[in-house]
Amino acid sequence: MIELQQLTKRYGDKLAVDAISATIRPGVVTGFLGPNGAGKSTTMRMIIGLDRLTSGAALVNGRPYVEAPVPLAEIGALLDAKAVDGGRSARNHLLALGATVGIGPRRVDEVLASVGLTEVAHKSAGSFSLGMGQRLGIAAALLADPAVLILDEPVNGLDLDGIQWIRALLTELAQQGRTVLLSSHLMSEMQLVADHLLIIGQGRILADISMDDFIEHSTSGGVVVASPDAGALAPLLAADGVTLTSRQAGRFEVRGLTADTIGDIAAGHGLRLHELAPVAASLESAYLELTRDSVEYAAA
Ligand SMILES: Nc1ncnc2c1ncn2[C@@H]1O[C@H](COP(=O)(O)OP(=O)(O)OP(=O)(O)O)[C@@H](O)[C@H]1O
Repeated sequence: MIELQQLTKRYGDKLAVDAISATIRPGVVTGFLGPNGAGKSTTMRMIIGLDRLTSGAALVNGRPYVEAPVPLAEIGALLDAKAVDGGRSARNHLLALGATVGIGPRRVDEVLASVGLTEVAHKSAGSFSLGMGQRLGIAAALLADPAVLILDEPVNGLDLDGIQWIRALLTELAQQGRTVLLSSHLMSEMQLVADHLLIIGQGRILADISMDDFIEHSTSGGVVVASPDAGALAPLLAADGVTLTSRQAGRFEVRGLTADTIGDIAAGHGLRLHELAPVAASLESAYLELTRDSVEYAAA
């Protein structure tokens, strides 16, 4: 379990993380989302003691990570996959890491196999592709069998096979009762793997909610309407809080009204409907709706 208590980080004038409090629970995958510069990496770095916190606390299994007797066994972290000594082979990199906590070749080879790097175990890590580097970073995170995993953009650079592999791995790690905190900007991927969401914007928590509740309560889903009488129907639907968008003549998407209401209005005026289809909200649409006002860096 990870507990953030009024966790704060200031860089000069910039309040990067602004008194965040949250509990990241075991047994589920928690997705950590937020626009660029929201403070995700800074929060993760503070949890694992790479950044000094300005105030508040970040507790891992009840105490600050830096006080853990065997840090590697407390949290497995993948923050920057390039942070390996490129001159060493993948196996030697893991052996050196394991040696600090009494882990030997057997466990190293086991972990190399589990991430699919056995065949290249003796190649220098510096020659690895982005995806292979990610796999090695994940191997390092898993090495000491930690109960807490923190992974910053773990699918970065992975091919489809790698993405599917990591999806299954994260689900399995959570099912084993571990705490899994995962950041990614890939919403479709996050929707498939995360059970819970912690969303931040400009250093503050915007939502701490289960994936199902977040999508279910989002009003970002719409209703697609196709009608030969669209010109007459559209003005009848106009009201406060209702938006209509149309990219094609005779077809538009309505937000803010249910399909039932639209159908009733059309029927009440004798207008024909050729299609009336609710479109479920996705994590992407719900997320965009929530973070619209807290995007710091937006293209003009
Ligand atoms: N070492 C630093 N010195 C000064 N400012 C920093 C430093 N590291 C981060 N920041 C600032 O703190 C804020 C939060 O940055 P952070 O990298 O944590 O965001 P993020 O949510 O991880 O973003 P991204 O999705 O782009 O990786 C940003 O405004 C960033 O510019």
